[in-house]
Amino acid sequence: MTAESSNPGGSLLLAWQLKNKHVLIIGGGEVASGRIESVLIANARITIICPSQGLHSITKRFINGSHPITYHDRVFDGAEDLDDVDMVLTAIDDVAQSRIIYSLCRDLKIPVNVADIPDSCDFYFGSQIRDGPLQIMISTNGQSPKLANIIKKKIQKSLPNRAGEAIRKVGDLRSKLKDRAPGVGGEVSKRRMKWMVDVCTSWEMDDLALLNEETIKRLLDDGWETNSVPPPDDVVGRRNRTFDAAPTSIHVFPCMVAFIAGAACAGVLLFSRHR
Ligand SMILES: C[C@@]1(CC(=O)O)C2=NC(=C\c3[nH]c(c(CCC(=O)O)c3CC(=O)O)Cc3[nH]c(c(CC(=O)O)c3CCC(=O)O)/C=C3\N/C(=C\2)[C@@H](CCC(=O)O)[C@]3(C)CC(=O)O)/[C@H]1CCC(=O)O
Ligand SMILES: NC(=O)c1ccc[n+]([C@@H]2O[C@H](COP(=O)([O-])OP(=O)(O)OC[C@H]3O[C@@H](n4cnc5c(N)ncnc54)[C@H](O)[C@@H]3O)[C@@H](O)[C@H]2O)c1
Repeated sequence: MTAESSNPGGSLLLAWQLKNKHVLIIGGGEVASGRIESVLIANARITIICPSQGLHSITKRFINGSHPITYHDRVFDGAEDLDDVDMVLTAIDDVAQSRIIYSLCRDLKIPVNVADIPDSCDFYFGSQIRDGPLQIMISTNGQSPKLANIIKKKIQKSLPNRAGEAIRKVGDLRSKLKDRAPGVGGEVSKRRMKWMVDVCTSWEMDDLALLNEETIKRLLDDGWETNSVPPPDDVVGRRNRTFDAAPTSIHVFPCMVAFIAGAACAGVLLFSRHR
């Protein structure tokens, strides 16, 4: 991409690491319940501040479940609620209060999202697709959240089967490879990266998804150690590979009947022409 072809007016897309960080969610309605789900997936610690009569049923379920959530049955109380907070998400039906929370967060340099006031957001949420470790976010940069949702459904339909599983297995393979050939940077990094690229580009995603502890070891022994990428048949076994993809007799039988019938018709046609 050249400087000329870049597209200004966008936002920075990142995969923000929230593990063990403290996220304050103000409000407990439907929008807040979506925020809680997104933040829990990222393994954050959560505090929710919202009067109990305003809690959505999904928010109640999160609060009553076994999640790392502290709940306060009250309204937001001011700057002291922001002590030791790494991120603030507000989803309340009170614009004046939202603006106050935003400016407190700005003063304290705490990143904040205010659900219905885009110009009071340090970052926006987006429409999300998740399949295990695979996450895809569609953002329209505040222009049309509904179109983001519609585009998400189209992307979902076009994703390869078992992509999440394949990614998880490749993650296992990468970490076993790093144990076997440790070190950061230099020749070992270069060789590791090249071999991983070769594995990912020469194996189908379905084959990668079939890897397990035993076959990962075989792939490293037969592939990494000899600087090659063996075909999936030699590692995960032809029987395993064809198990999912193989057409069943239910599918094969009608095809055979159709083929024989077609051949018989062609034969009859040719025979009658000759006469
Ligand atoms: C993607 C998603 C994620 C999520 O919230 O988790 C999300 N909004 C979703 C749905 C949705 N939100 C709204 C509608 C009604 C239809 C419509 O207005 O289009 C629908 C659709 C529906 O309900 O079906 C109303 C709305 N939204 C915002 C405003 C304020 C404004 O625009 O001024 C208003 C009131 C406008 C008004 O009063 O008229 C603002 C924001 N909403 C964003 C995200 C951020 C920009 C995202 C982007 O650029 O793509 C941003 C800027 C801030 C933020 O919230 O982070 C989620 C879809 C998840 C999914 O289904 O996959
Ligand atoms: N960004 C988006 O995608 C999006 C989509 C729809 C709606 N919205 C907006 O987001 C806001 C929340 O939506 P909702 O459907 O969850 O609303 P809701 O009315 O269901 O929930 C709002 C909650 O905030 C609580 N609340 C109000 N003032 C509070 C305070 N000072 N401290 C703590 N809690 C307080 C209320 O008790 C209530 O539980 C609304 O303003 C709505 O217009 C945004």
